[in-house]
Amino acid sequence: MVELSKKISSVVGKTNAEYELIKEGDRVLVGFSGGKDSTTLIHALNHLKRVAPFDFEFKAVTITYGMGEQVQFLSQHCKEHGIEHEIVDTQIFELAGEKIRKNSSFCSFFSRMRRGYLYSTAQEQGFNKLALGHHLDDAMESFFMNFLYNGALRSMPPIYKAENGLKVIRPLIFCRERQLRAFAQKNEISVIGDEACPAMRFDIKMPHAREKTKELLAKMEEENPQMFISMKAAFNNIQTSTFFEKEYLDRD
Ligand SMILES: Nc1ncnc2c1ncn2[C@@H]1O[C@H](COP(=O)(O)OP(=O)(O)OP(=O)(O)O)[C@@H](O)[C@H]1O
Repeated sequence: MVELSKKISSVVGKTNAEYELIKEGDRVLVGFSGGKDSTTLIHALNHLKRVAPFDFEFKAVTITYGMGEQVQFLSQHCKEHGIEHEIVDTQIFELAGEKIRKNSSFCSFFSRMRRGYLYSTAQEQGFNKLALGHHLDDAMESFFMNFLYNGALRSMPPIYKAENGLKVIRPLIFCRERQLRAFAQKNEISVIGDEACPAMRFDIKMPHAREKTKELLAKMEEENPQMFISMKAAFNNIQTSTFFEKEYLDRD
């Protein structure tokens, strides 16, 4: 039995209720990379299944890239915890080939391709929701990266509907990354780190935007330990008429 902190289970339970992420009768496919985030996610959902006053089912799925990854131990881990698991083998790595050498946004290429396989697996097998392991630090990093490097005010919602009608949900969106790291450490679960990212196999300079944003946020949080509380509140307090977009201005 793994030990899930009260904090994580309560945050996940509240997020689920507030945003109606998982409801009675849902069939949820969970993207399980074997990293600390999605490992926490499968255990948080397993816990929710035991305590929630509604029934739902979920299955973990791991997409491989065709790089000879050894992920059988993930099936073993799921089996030990009574979680259904499937490995979907793909040739994403080979497909990437030339395309990636010419294109610097190779991380997003892998992520897009992986997302495609997650969507099609969900659709083929009749799942109506896809759960991903993004957390609050991811949402804030994504916000700042878009703000500082891409000229957009956008982040990661707890739930959205993909083009194919599948609902994508993020049950850990209000958990801090350090809580997820602590969960994996405390339970001595061996997790796959960033080195498993196929992009690491290419001899190209890694994009530094995420790394830099992480550092920036860490420095800012040192100065202002309440920062994430304020940022989370700000995401619920969007005053659209105070920006430059004409459509939202109060002019009449
Ligand atoms: N190979 C994979 N197979 C299935 N799902 C995946 C895979 N890689 C990522 N995902 C899903 O997409 C989410 C976001 O992926 P990303 O690579 O940004 O993860 P991460 O922040 O490193 O998280 P993790 O610690 O779970 O790997 C993961 O939390 C997981 O739910």
